Amino acid sequence: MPSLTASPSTEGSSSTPTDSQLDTATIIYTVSGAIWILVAGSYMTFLMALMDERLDSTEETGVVVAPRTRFTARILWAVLKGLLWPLVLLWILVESTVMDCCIPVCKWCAGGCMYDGRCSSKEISKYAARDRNPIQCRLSLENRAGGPDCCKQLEKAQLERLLIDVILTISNYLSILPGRISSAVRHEHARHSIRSKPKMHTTPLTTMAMQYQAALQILQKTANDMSKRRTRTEELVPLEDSVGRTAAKDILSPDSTPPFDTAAADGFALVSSATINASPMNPVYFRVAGTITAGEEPPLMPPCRGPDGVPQCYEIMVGARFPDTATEHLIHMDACVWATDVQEVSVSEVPKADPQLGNRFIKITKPVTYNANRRRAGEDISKGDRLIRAGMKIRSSHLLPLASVGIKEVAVEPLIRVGVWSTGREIVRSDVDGPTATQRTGTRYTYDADGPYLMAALKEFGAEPHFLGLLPGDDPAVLEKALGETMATDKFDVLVTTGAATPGRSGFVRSVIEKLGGQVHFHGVAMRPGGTAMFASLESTAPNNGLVSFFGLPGDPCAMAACFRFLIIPYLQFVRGEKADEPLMATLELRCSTRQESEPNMDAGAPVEASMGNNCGPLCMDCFRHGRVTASEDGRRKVVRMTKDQGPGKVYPFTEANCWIHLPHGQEIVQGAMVPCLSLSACRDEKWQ
Ligand SMILES: Nc1nc2c(c(=O)[nH]1)N[C@H]1C(S)=C(S)[C@@H](COP(=O)(O)OP(=O)(O)OC[C@H]3O[C@@H](n4cnc5c(N)ncnc54)[C@H](O)[C@@H]3O)O[C@H]1N2
Ligand code: MOO
Repeated sequence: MPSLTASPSTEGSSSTPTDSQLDTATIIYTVSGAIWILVAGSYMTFLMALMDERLDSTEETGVVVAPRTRFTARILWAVLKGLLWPLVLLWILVESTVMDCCIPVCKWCAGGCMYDGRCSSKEISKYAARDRNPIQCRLSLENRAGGPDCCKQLEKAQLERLLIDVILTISNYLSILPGRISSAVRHEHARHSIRSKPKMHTTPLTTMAMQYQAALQILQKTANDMSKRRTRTEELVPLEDSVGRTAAKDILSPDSTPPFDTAAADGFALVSSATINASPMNPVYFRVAGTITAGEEPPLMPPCRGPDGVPQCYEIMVGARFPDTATEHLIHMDACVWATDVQEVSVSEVPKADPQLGNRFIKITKPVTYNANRRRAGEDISKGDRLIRAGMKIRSSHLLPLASVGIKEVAVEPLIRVGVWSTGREIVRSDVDGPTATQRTGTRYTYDADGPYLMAALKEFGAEPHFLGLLPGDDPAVLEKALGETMATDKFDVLVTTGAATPGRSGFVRSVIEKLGGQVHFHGVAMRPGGTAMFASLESTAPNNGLVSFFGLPGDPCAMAACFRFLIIPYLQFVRGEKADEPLMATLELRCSTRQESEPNMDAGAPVEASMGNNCGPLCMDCFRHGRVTASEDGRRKVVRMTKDQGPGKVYPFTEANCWIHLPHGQEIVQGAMVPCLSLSACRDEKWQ
């Protein structure tokens, strides 16, 4: 790169560069600088992309890499990558600082100018020493009255400097483009290679974990394939059972509501125009011709005035039908005046009233508005209005409009049927095992927490869960038999096991899937907890030959719950065509919540990661932490704290947590960071309590 500093000059005006010299120098400098940055930047980003490619390709193709080597390579690469750009930026900064300091005094002024605010004498002498040009800088120090010409030169120099900065910034950006493009191509390539990847029939001891986002992409693609192959059609369910289900088609109103004009208040139905001039000094009196209650067949409107000339009205109750207007009447009762806004009076007060014609009267002392307290037929819902859109999730509040127009059944999408097994020789469940539960295991038992959780959480989400039992004995043959039989029934869209997910001898789930001809899409995700999760597809052996998705989750309850929330739920949402949940952004407070508060050494800045025995942490994987969202002290913000004990096997924190915190990989856990929080159960109506 050309030097940004001034060339040495000698005393006198001859040493000041001319305008044309300046322009040429600037152009040469700018163009060569831009080319330099383009070439060097492209090369650097190309190298970065190449390295990423190498690291990712091992991941995507399932190449066996020792975890320690993989970890070290990732860390070294991350450090190197992190250092490169800051170093370049530092260098540019140093260069430009030098230029800022010296151009005004050395390059064009050649003797100093008014511009002396920027450089202290110390800086100038420092620079002078560095540039081996002491005479010039000393001169500039001594002669600070360069005059207007000198300052013009300076302004010009600064403009040129601005131009150079703009061009260099653009070329810098352009230099990153090839890297970006290469990375996009790489991702596309990765997606295709997933598709064409041959089935694996061996179980490597350790495979490189797939990044969480890449795992999500695979889930989405598989969900799309699965949706296309689904043959089940909509079901009709009773209205009350439709809550939580997805509407299979638009629901149009078969009727109007209200079906006829009704009163919105208890009061008196009357012709409002008769009250236009009503006032305390000029009250209007009405004879009450009768009473209409809700559900009653409405009478025809009586003549506007009785034979004695007194206007007539009806007492009417809320929800009752307005009197029908006989065809011969040009006017009709259009308003209902509140009972509390009128005064009942005796016949003696009403001028010319004939008591024989009825002796109940009201007095109105202010005009009644046209249509007051009158609900017009169909003003709420008209026949044919769309009440629910196809694909909408039906909620209890939707039942108000649906039931109001007489809908009793709703066509909904079939539920996703999920079969769940809990594996593990130590796992017991008295409701499944019966009293013999502990006979099998003696005192070395663990209650099944995963099975009940998955059943409840799946139901809460709106799937159709089936507990298929415990698979005791840690025996691959037992799982193989159970899976084989299930695949022949066409009863499930998704199957889940908990436990035995670890790659290796004790984690036999994967080998069983492969033995049955299943395709393992990923085994190992760069997420924590839940890093051992597996996702596969199995072809059903039932006549319709559908696809069944399979999740092998870790047995540790917290890890299993994270996998459910961040792998299974997104997958089910993809199948149902639903959007991912919107996270709540909250300010992270590093002091752990509740139990933790009493521990003084876990205050702000506590090494939350270290407490988990995590050798990598959020820098290389997506971390999911249970936590508690609350309002800040001033009530203006949401703050979130992690719950104590983030170990994958710990369950007590779930008594206190009300959310999952998602720390995407690469994000440091720092006090005050804004972090996305998601509900624990994926039930969108859940409140942050
Ligand atoms: N050599 C390796 N060991 C482990 C790895 C690894 O990568 N290499 N990963 C660790 C991680 S991370 C996890 S998480 C666990 C996952 O283990 P498994 O999925 O194989 O699960 P199990 O050994 O069957 O169980 C682990 C733990 O969870 C308890 N458990 C199991 N099922 C239930 C249940 N239904 N309800 C309650 N608790 C359950 C079980 O008793 C164990 O204590 O592997 C690490 N090891
Ligand atoms: O799969 Mo493990 O969850 O990371 O403890």
